[in-house]
Amino acid sequence: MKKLIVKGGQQLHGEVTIGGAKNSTVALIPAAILADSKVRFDNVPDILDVHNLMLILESMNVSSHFNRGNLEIDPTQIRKAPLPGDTIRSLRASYYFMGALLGRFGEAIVGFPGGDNIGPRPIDQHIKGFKALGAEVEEKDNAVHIKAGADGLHGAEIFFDLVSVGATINVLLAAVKAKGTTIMENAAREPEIVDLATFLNNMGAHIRGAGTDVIRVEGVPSLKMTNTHSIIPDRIEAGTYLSFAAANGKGVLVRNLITEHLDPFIAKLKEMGVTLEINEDSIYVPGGDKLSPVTVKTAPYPGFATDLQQPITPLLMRAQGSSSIIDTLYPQRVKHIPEMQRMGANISSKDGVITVKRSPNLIGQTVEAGEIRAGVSILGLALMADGVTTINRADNILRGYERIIDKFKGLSVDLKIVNEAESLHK
Ligand SMILES: CC(=O)N[C@H]1[C@@H](OP(=O)(O)OP(=O)(O)OC[C@H]2O[C@@H](n3ccc(=O)[nH]c3=O)[C@H](O)[C@@H]2O)O[C@H](CO)[C@@H](O)[C@@H]1O
Ligand SMILES: C=C(OP(=O)(O)O)C(=O)O
Repeated sequence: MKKLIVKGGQQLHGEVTIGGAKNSTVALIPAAILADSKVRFDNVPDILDVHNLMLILESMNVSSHFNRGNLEIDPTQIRKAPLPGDTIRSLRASYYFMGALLGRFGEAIVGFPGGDNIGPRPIDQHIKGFKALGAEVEEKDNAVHIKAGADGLHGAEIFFDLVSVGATINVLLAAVKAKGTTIMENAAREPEIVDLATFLNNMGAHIRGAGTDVIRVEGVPSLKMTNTHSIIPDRIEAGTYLSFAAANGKGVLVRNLITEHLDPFIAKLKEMGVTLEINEDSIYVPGGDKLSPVTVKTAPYPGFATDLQQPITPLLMRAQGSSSIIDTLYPQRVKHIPEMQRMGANISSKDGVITVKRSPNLIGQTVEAGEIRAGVSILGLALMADGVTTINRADNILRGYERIIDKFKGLSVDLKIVNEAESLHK
């Protein structure tokens, strides 16, 4: 486990370039095993989740090479093999191997996934989808065992009981090579789902409606890649830097983003009074605005992303008054609150509502990154505090934020990552 050492009183100034989207990448890598050819991606973020997914591929004799944002995967020699339990538990998206293996072999045994500890994260909708496609599903020995019938998977109509990114992607992965037509209703509409469908369609899949709540898939027998898939920018990483720039910046340019993907977040910043100079694929934040409090309510895309409810917190602490956050997706996503309280922040949570007030007297402490977004929002706060903050369990941040030392250096901020043996990392 690594620690992040953050010196307080550092304002952000400079430029940062956003990397590829974690939540696209972690679906695209499992999806690669559906191909009957090598697969290439660029704009791949250098995050822990990617390295762990590569380990899972290796366990199935799928070789992969990652170099400076380019990832090549060769699934042509894949064999069925038990997946490494510890690695499966190190991230959420390992559950995409359920859909991908089912699509490839007609069967999958995948341990229960890990990922951010943000409250209950059931997978009943994934299982409902697999069953609708004709698979038998059994949960035993801490794993989900899924097996198609003798004639393979067949298309089906599935109405999801709730909007789930994971279930939409997992069922899509299973359906893409199933016989016949699958129609998913009440599907999630996140840009990462569109990115995955674009990748699969470019390999010969027949998916229509990704980005709407009805996705229609005509199964195809084979998928082959002829070009390189470029992964969309990470809207959550972008929103995080925008929030920190507005809270504690004096001129920050955030490059390589798709502003449309950030619409609900940008709307909230504008409502607070943040000045933003929005260009085609970058946003400049001058900083130093007088800010009003707001109410944030998370919702599936195109609503305000739950993954940005914590990163916006340092900004809310700069507003003149009391803001509220209601996380409708993960009401228990509050791991940052006790840590921030210990730093002197005016934040509390009661009956599903997080209250964030102006917090001018922040002090560096030893705190813990309980999960990725909790951790990064504490990092944002630590930069605004007096003294040094040590963030333990910083690996949780590195699951989804790439090259943070370099990226913050480009913003005139000095961070250090120290491992348990106290040696410097990067
Ligand atoms: C790897 C990845 O892309 N992770 C994202 C994905 O997680 P993940 O795919 O796990 O999140 P879902 O969209 O599935 O979850 C949305 C809501 O549905 C519930 N639910 C989900 C599935 C199910 O079978 N049953 C059920 O009840 C969940 O508990 C949650 O309340 O979307 C979340 C919501 O935008 C984000 O916070 C995560 O960053
Ligand atoms: C919840 C998140 O990730 P995961 O689903 O991978 O745990 C996140 O990225 O904020």
